[in-house]
Amino acid sequence: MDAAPMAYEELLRLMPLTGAGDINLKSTEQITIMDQYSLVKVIGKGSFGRALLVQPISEEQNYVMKEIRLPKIDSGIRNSRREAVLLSRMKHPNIVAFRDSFEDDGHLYIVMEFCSGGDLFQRIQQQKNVLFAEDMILKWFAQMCLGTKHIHDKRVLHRDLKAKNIFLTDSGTVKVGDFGSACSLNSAKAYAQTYVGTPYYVSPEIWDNRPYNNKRVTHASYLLVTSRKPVSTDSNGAEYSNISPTLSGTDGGVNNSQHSKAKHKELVREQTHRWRREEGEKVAMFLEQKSLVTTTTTEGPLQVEQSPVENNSTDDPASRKKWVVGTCNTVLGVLGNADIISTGSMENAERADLISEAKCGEIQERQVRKQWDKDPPERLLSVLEKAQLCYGFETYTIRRDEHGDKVDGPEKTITDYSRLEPRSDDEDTDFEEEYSYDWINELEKMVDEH
Ligand SMILES: Nc1ncnc2c1ncn2[C@@H]1O[C@H](COP(=O)(O)OP(=O)(O)OP(=O)(O)O)[C@@H](O)[C@H]1O
Repeated sequence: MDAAPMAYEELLRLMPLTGAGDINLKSTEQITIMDQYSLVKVIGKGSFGRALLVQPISEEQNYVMKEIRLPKIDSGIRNSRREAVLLSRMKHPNIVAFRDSFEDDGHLYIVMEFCSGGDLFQRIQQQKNVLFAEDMILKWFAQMCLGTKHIHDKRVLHRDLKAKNIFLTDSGTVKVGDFGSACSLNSAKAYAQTYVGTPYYVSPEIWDNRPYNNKRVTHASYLLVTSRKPVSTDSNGAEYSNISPTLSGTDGGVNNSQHSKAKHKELVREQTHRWRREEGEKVAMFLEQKSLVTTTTTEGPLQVEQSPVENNSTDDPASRKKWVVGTCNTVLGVLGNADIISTGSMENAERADLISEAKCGEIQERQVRKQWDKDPPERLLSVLEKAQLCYGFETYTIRRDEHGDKVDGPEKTITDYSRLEPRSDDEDTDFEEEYSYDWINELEKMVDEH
């Protein structure tokens, strides 16, 4: 049954492009950017158009306006509009907030929150291979999970969770963005059937043409922790490169003094030493939500197999045994055993010293330290201690299919009627109050719910 596209059509018909600011393009109206927004600057170019920094007339705040060329064919137009529709359904402090969307002169415009810290990919590049502080990684990772959970709760699959699509605000909050590849599911148990995404971040199962789960937030996290891309596209995509986070290009140029270079090397040496193979495996299991199994006993690359939980047809007792041995049930258990959250490799002051020399990391580090003064890592750690891996992340099973961009599911079609209800101005703008957002509290609630 081709139920999901119908649901999507229905959604579009009922709500062609309704934005928080209620600027709807009616056929007789001509809305130009300059009627409503003034252009501050062009901040980038994507494959489908430009990203503009704009300011609404009579407002001080800046927003990003994505200008997307609408294709000529109907299905292409529908796909472009999907980004606006799905983004508009999200409302969470860890997701880039939708403001408005409209069409004009063959273009679709999506107006959204401006994340002045840029994207995580840029941020990682600015580090020039200097590892992030572990507490910062932990904080970002937890926020990515919260944002992703919200997306899944809304029965949406992002399908392109990668560092370039994770944004940072000037207060250091992480926001999932770019819903250009997202799709909507009919029900919590629905199956999507088409692969879209970015090759490096594709789950190994997709490369293998096997059923797969959407866990790509974990791939972005891998990059965050190791500064390396998770999957080699030149190895048929079936293997992960060794997860041991040895850094490459250690004399990256951020630290100009001999002193800081030596410190940097010392840090890298320590990290390399600490990340023994078995520790890497545990982290790999965590990052892949237990869908990684190592089959090699040598130092070679990790072989990836399907999770035994879902792999009923090829149930291999040997690999099942590997799962049982050493498997931790709590997030903290896995992280703790993996030694990834230890901050013992350098004195805090030394690390702060090192990072403060990396120009671009300076502000972030200060902010994180400030944040931890208020919310000591212990609180987060105690939340993670309670968090069961199997409950912490609800996932959807996705099947790959050659036959088009469809989603399907065993339950009857559900339209997100909540999206059609009128919303108050307060609701539409409360993402601006992110400073008061207690994300650890949110995480605690999530864990307690289960
Ligand atoms: N909400 C945002 N806040 C801050 N910067 C943003 C925001 N959205 C996009 N950008 C930046 O604008 C630039 C263009 O983004 P866009 O999403 O249009 O394309 P892309 O991600 O570079 O490529 P692709 O078309 O493959 O997605 C990127 O540098 C991105 O970091």
